[in-house]
Amino acid sequence: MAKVGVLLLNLGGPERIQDVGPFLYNLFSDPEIIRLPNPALQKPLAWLISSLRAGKSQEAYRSIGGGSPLRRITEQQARELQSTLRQRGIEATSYVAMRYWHPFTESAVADIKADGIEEVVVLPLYPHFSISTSGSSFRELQRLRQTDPGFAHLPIRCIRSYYDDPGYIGAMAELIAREIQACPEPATAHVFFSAHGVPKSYVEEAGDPYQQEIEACAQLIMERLERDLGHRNPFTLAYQSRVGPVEWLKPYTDDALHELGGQGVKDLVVVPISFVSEHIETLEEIDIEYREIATESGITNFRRVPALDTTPTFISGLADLVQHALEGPEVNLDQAAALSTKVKLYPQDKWAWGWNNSSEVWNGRLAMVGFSAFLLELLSGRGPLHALGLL
Ligand SMILES: C=CC1=C(C)c2cc3[nH]c(cc4nc(cc5[nH]c(cc1n2)c(C)c5CCC(=O)O)C(CCC(=O)O)=C4C)c(C)c3C=C
Ligand SMILES: [Fe+2]
Ligand SMILES: [Fe+2]
Repeated sequence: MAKVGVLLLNLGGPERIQDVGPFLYNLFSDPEIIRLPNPALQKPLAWLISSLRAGKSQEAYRSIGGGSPLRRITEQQARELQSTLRQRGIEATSYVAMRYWHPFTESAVADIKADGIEEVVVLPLYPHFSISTSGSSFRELQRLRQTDPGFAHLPIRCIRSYYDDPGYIGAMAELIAREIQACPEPATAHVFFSAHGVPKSYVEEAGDPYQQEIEACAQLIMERLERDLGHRNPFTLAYQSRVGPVEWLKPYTDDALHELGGQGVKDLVVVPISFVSEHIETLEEIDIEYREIATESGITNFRRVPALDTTPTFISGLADLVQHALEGPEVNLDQAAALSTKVKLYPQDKWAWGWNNSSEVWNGRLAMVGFSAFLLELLSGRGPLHALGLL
């Protein structure tokens, strides 16, 4: 049997406070995170946004102990998946490839080559596909395959997403059911799915299937819970972690919490749906920020469902996915990253008057030119704003 490498993809997180700035710079340097018409602006903008955000972000990481637990948890998941596969007679070794912090994707690929791995299964630790998460990691792997013949020749089987996989749905339902049953009146407890958001344009203009996969996943979990518990609980789906001035998927988690509190909901079972590990968005944003908003809104029983981490049913579901991938055909990175309905945004085909896509693109371009001139003036200390005494 060939030596199998299972490559687990995740985002990565700063382990120490001093890592926060460089981690944010890496994140905002990614064109899949900030989609710009002009690639030359990516790095200056990444520098500016990461510098502006670092303080707020550091404060959040301080409140959860000074760093992200994501690497530790992901490495535990990798070890447990490897031992489950070996118990099933599959000689697999697992590797962790983070997108924006250590261990970086390059170093996982170097380990795969050094260990003489003969075929690779790529498994994102994102159950739902998004251009900004799995899509970005697939692209990074594609770049490495194009530049490294030693990696390019390995057969590869990519798992695109598994939001509807019975193993994953079952593991989620199991953890949610525990919290529902701990409520004083389990049948009426309100299930609140909070998914990481993405800008609305990802879905509506770039064809990101993320929202559709999140919605389908929430429905499947609710159906599974109904079967397991014998009652159908009310539920809400909302989107958290918005960054920047553009519109993101709605409803926003904070607005939805205010609304439910206003409707008199008292028992809320909060499910971090797009994450499979505890990290800053669960430990700080949900446990601290959203809990406070919920309490102020009159929700007296705020119960957060833990992230899957190394829950045995989740790990065995991941092992099933790897096993099925090995039994199936090769799935390359292009196939895994493909979008079914890609809408062309840049460049616009022809100019049109009015408040439309075309005008928005030109507004964006002019704003970027103005912004770059401002940045240049800030850095050089010379320019029209200085001449007018405004800087
Ligand atoms: C499904 C998961 C995630 C999606 C979708 C996603 C999109 C997305 N994220 C940002 C901006 C930030 N993300 C940050 C951290 C972070 N995000 C995810 C997951 C998804 N992101 C994870 C697992 C983490 C790491 C958390 C950790 O423990 O360190 C951050 C840094 C934290 C902060 O300052 O809030 C930013 C910024 C964008 C812009 C985006 C979609 C375009
Ligand atoms: Fe994020
Ligand atoms: Fe956040």
